[in-house]
Amino acid sequence: MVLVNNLGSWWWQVNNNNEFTMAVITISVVIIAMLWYTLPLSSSSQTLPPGPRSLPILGYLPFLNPELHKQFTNLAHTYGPIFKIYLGSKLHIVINTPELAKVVVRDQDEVFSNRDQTVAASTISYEGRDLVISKNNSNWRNLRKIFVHEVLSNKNLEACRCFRRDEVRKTINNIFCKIGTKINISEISFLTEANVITSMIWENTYVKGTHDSDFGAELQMVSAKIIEIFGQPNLSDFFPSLAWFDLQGIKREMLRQRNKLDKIFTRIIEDRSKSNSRKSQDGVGDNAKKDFLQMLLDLKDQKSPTSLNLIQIKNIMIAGTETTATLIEWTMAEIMKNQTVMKRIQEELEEIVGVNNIVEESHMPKLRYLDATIKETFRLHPVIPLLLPRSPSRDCTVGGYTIPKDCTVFLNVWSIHRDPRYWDNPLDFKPERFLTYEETNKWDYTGNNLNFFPFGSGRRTCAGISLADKMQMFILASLLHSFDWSLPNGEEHDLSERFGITLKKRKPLIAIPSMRLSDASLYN
Ligand code: HEM
Repeated sequence: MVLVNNLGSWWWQVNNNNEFTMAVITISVVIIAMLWYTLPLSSSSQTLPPGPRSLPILGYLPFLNPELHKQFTNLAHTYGPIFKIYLGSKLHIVINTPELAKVVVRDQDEVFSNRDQTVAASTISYEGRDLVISKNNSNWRNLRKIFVHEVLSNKNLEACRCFRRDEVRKTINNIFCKIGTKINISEISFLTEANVITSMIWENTYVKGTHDSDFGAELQMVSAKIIEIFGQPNLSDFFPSLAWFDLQGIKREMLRQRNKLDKIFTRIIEDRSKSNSRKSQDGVGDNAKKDFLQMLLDLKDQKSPTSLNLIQIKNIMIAGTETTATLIEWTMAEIMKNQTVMKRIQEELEEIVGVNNIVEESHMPKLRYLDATIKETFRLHPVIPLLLPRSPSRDCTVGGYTIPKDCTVFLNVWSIHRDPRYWDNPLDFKPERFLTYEETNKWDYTGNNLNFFPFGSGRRTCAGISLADKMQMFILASLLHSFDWSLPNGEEHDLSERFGITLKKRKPLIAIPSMRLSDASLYN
């Protein structure tokens, strides 16, 4: 009975708005379970890591908890730093210590640099043809090279500095117009980041001049939905023989969102192509600053065998926006709760930026306490708590156990970042710990130190770190320099989490800004 209840509650989490689907799933599972008992069991798991007992067919599915990162941490306490669980017929391996993470992302990086190709991931990436989901092959290597070394090269990032400045100033001005009212921090951060990336892809003024619609808002809705679908447990992945039925409708929904994204981007490309032909007729354009989209179109014109195409650009947008917005929301929530941290950051801003000035990117390297605060937030609230799952390209060994080809491997960063073996008083929010260590240059986002790797590590590490680092510092410094922030009357500080592919705040952070600088012209 307990089992039936658990099963029911998990399915309810999976798809709480479709009772018909649940009925179909229930019937299918019962039929398969009956068939299972008529088949002989195989016993080839001798060298696999230990793990909790599983049910035939269903594996550990009925016992899954919606807060998977915490459940995995508890299971590690029982079964050790590496354990296995079966979800349906699919084997999952969970790694919970820096020592074993090192074996995966550094010692055997090449073997573990395929992504897990779930149905949702394959659908949004046109069968793994994008930079984020692709397998480790020559196409992915070329794409990554273009993205990291051309699109996000220091030179190009420098050339796009004005886009970032314009967008952050717009956000500050926007908040200034709403002083004393409730602001949704995640929403404004998402829009700022989305506008920065979209400005870098297609110059914002140009888009605004051409369309009445607001691409940022449209993108926000579609991106949030895609991330949500991406993180949903999908029976099609756990029972590949049922995938054809798409019982939860996850593939259908992902296709719908993919089409919406296509429409937004097709409009942008068409507008740009028209503008290019106008510019060449007028004899302008050759010396113009190149944004992402222009680079993309140039590469297409060169008929390069591997180029950043629309698939790449769309998925890069999704990878960059929701993550940055989530980090900013967590950081603001922690700072508002810890008033001494808030005070220290604002003192630092007064010293480095001044009260008769606005924040510029050039101030960022000197804002060491803010940087430490962001790192401490990443430690306690890693935005992607289990990273993006990897899948080994051949059988290999980790911690003395066999890890079979094509299984799913999770790296539980959330658990490592809170492990008392590596962190003193791990549950305390203490940015100072990153100040001390940073003097020895020990903490950064490169993933070299596997006690702290919120952006992943190895060859599949986040490809957007340079932009993410700049933007999160710049947005937060500007928000905290320009305004004081308080919770609405009667609201309590709340840091509870909602697990998904990104670890969100359960309750969105709503905060009220008040003016901090006496000169109103500093808000323009
Ligand atoms: C707070 C901000 C961000 C966080 C926490 C974050 C985190 C991550 C993580 C954990 C991964 C997987 C790493 C692994 O498997 O080892 C990843 C991959 C990726 N991220 Fe980010 N990211 C952020 C911002 C961005 C931005 C701004 C962009 C681009 C504009 C971006 C583009 C990508 C891409 C393209 C990949 C796939 C790389 C590959 O598979 O080769 N990310 N990110």
